[in-house]
Amino acid sequence: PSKIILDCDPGHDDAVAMLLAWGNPEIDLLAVTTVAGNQTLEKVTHNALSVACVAGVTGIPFAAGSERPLLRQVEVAAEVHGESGLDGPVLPEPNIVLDERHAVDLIIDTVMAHEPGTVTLVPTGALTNIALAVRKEPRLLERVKEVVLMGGGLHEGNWSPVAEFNIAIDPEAAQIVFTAGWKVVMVGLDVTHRALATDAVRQRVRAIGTSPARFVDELMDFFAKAYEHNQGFDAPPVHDPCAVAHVIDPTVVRATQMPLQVETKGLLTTGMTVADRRAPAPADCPTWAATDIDPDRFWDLVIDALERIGEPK
Ligand SMILES: Nc1ccc([C@@H]2N[C@H](CO)[C@@H](O)[C@H]2O)cc1
Ligand SMILES: [Ca+2]
Repeated sequence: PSKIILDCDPGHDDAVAMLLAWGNPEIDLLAVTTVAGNQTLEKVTHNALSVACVAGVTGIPFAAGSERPLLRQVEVAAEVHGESGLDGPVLPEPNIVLDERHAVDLIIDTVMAHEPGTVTLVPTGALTNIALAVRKEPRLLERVKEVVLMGGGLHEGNWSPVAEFNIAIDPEAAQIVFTAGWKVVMVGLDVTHRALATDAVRQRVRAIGTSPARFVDELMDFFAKAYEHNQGFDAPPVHDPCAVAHVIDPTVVRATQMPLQVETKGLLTTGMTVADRRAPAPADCPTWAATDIDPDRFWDLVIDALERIGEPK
């Protein structure tokens, strides 16, 4: 199995990413860390612990991280995730106690405790914690297997015409992560906008008939209404589990090697992920971007994970 650390900001789709990581047998979820983004750090951390309770996640550490971007002010996405950051279902009171370490230290300690090149970082929020971790412990560069992140886009934006939220709210952190030298796979809006929770998908989820499945359907109910109202989507794109799906099976979410950098100064383009596809990528180019997804096989993975989770406790 692939050993991963999920760094997230739950967030409706972050919640599905956690369920997929926990339920899929190819993934060994080592730790979960949180970062301000969809909502404040306090709210997304509470949400992460609530989702863990719903999913029956046990035996792994959870740690809270950065309460704001490196330089910029906090910007939340309440219009899509609600005031709680996980509007829709009633959230169980968390019974997991947070690790006393900062997320950055939990990430460093976890990577350094495992064989070099065996731990994959899966950020599904702003890259603030990841940037701080690699600055505090540069040895992560040769110890981390790869960074597979949900964020950015080659031809699509959602926080601006050309920028995606996770990158746009902390572009300086993103530029640090993209240019650090380790392998980065950017799973951006080009593929996640095709991972739609259609009525057919939601019917399959409901048919599982467990509490976690009902929880996901209630999340999707709110997310669908918010996405329709805000961005005119017929069905909501469930972004974050696409990054986990790439780790599980890179033929479900396919990536292409290409030089990638992040704009941090543009008046119109700050947060834009800029790919240089003018020539074939050099063989040693460490950055990749997702360019294709098989939505049916993607949803099969999500449904299978929920079926394997069953009814926790
Ligand atoms: N409108 C909107 C804003 C932020 C997000 C969050 N940011 C990423 C998609 O832009 C995902 O990680 C998701 O959690 C989704 C929709
Ligand atoms: Ca997210």
